[in-house]
Amino acid sequence: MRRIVLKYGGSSLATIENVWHVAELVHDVVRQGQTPAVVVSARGDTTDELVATAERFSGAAEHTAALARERDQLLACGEISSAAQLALALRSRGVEAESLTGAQAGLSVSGPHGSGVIEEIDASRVRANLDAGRVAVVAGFQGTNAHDDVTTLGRGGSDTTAVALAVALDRARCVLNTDVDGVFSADPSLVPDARLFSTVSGDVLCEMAFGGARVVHPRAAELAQLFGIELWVRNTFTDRPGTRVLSGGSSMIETAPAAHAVVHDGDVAYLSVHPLGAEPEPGEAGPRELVAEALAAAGVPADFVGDTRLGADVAVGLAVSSSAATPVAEAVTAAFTRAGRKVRVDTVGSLATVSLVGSGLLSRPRCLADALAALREARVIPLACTTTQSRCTVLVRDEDTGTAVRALHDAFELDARARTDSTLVSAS
Ligand SMILES: Nc1ncnc2c1ncn2[C@@H]1O[C@H](COP(=O)(O)OP(=O)(O)O)[C@@H](O)[C@H]1O
Ligand SMILES: N[C@@H](CC(=O)OP(=O)(O)O)C(=O)O
Repeated sequence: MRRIVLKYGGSSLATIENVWHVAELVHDVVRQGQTPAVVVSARGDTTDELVATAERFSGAAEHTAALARERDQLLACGEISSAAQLALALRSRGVEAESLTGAQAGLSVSGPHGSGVIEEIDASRVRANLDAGRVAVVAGFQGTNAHDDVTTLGRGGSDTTAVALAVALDRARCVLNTDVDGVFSADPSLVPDARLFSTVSGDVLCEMAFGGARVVHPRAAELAQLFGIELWVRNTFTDRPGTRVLSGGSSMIETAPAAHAVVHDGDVAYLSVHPLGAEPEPGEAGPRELVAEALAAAGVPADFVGDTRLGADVAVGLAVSSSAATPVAEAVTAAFTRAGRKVRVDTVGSLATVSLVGSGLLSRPRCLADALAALREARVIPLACTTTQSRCTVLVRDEDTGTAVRALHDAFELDARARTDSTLVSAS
């Protein structure tokens, strides 16, 4: 029988009553004859509290490797505690269960502390538990690196643990249980009449996740797509079936509607990188390469990486998540210094990105024109914008986020329109 991985996010485990409720749900699955692997996040706001605790000792702007190591040791405790609590609740109900840290569950991770990536999973201990009819409760969001040090996977990373574990358990079915009914055409907390998708294609979900739709972590969406994992997103607190993520894209070539969803990321900073001093000689690294190198070294994805004019020595602008602003600014300065060049990096915070997710957006220039007109009518000033075939992203002031999301959702009729393309995204 195909195995099943159930993931419960922090919102599903916020109170002790919630932990008992999740134990009851897992017990139901066991009663139906399946022994699940269960991946848990830290309860409620625990990770935010642990981040704040770490900052009380080290300060938000300090980024030495040693501090990053200790911070990861601390943050990982949230998930470890959660796993132990759920295992205790299961055992009290008479369900055999063992909680496992990321290391005990065999997750090997590489990359910097705070943004590790899963190299491989030795799932033998998880398997041994499942084979013995014992629920394996795995602490999400963490693994150990080549030095046996705990490394976390980045905020929201428990989704990635769950999908990676599903891959390691011979492509188990993976169910992400959260506090909303599934994947919607926009964040339902901002757009109350957003449409619930009964199915969504994996490539649309990847774009939504990368654009900030918190409901699934971007790397989890990518992994599920890459390995063909059967992925579901559903509500811990209702019996509704949720959203099924379909691997592959649309079978409709030119008739599929262009826009599917509007997503936002409310935690963005814009960095302007100004090279100082002499222009680079031919054969020397210019500012674009040095910025790209710095982003790669910091392991940070960025939007709007671009400059204002043609030439070898231009100011480069880029948008990153607020928490990455200081490390990226430091990495840029270090890359310029190594190249024997001087630089000034200016940071503007309190920004957000709002993205229309769809298909053929670049080849249908009307989409960008309509999006910008909708923002103008809503009196939102776009600070920058960039378009690919699958995502049209606008940088706005943080306080304009809700207005911008609702304006685009309305303009592209994402709530009302009856869709016939059930292979792409379909209304339930
Ligand atoms: N397009 C979307 N569809 C569904 N939920 C979304 C979307 N965009 C943002 N969200 C938000 O994602 C939240 C769930 O993610 P998160 O808080 O990380 O849950 P968990 O604690 O289960 O990991 C929802 O409460 C919802 O507000
Ligand atoms: N607890 C971590 C990891 C995580 O995945 O959480 P959640 O599943 O609640 O989004 C965080 O808050 O980032």
